[in-house]
Amino acid sequence: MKTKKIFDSFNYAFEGIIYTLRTQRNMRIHFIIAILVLFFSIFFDLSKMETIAVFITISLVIVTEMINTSIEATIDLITDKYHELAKIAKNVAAGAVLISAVNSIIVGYIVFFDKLDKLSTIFIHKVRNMPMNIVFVSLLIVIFIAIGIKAYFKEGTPLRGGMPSGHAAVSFSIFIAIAFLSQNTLIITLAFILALLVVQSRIESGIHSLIQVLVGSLLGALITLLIFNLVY
Ligand SMILES: Nc1ncnc2c1ncn2[C@@H]1O[C@H](COP(=O)(O)OP(=O)(O)OP(=O)(O)O)[C@@H](O)[C@H]1O
Repeated sequence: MKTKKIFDSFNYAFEGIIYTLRTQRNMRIHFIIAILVLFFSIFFDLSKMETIAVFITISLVIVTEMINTSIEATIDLITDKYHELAKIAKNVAAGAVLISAVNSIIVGYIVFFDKLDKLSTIFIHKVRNMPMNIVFVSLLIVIFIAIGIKAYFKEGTPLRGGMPSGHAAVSFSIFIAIAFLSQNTLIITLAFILALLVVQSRIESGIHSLIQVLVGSLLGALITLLIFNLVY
């Protein structure tokens, strides 16, 4: 019962993210930039502190945009008439987004600019030393893209149903990561069986159709393959 409640809370939270993605053009822009920054951060020799700065900065922009959207909805619920306080509330929330966006440009400049010229030499070397980093970054990119496509198709709920299957995408992304990292046929086969079991259980329980899990599996596998091929 408690587990179901926690699951429901996550579902509502994802619905909030998807609602903002669907309705706010700025949120879509933030998401695309976040995916690109995460993807390209693989090729830069980011320190622990720089990685933390990038993650906090991305979160700050997305979170302020969501709070802005929430405040706009609350004001529109209270009044559709012109009101000085409504204007103040919306303008202040929009100001918060602007500050976080300017901050992201400053952080991006500080973290990435002087690394650009070193890009070619660190291209392969650096991620080899940080396989954990690629695994989690590629997993995050797969999750972002799966949520984005779900928002586009407007089917199911964020964690259940819809096109594509997020579980299939994540499990096949992990399968490819294990294949690259282990390079051991037995481990790869076992990981593949686990991924297939995840996919099969989504169909068996009626949450996803065959085509949704196929698209999810291909999406997760191909994106992860692409990222690993670029860095290995
Ligand atoms: N009820 C209102 N009373 C007074 N001014 C308002 C009211 N609603 C909106 N405004 C003004 O219009 C601006 C835009 O408000 P709106 O609700 O259209 O946000 P938006 O254009 O969707 O913003 P965003 O681009 O962040 O999504 C507000 O920042 C505010 O200055």
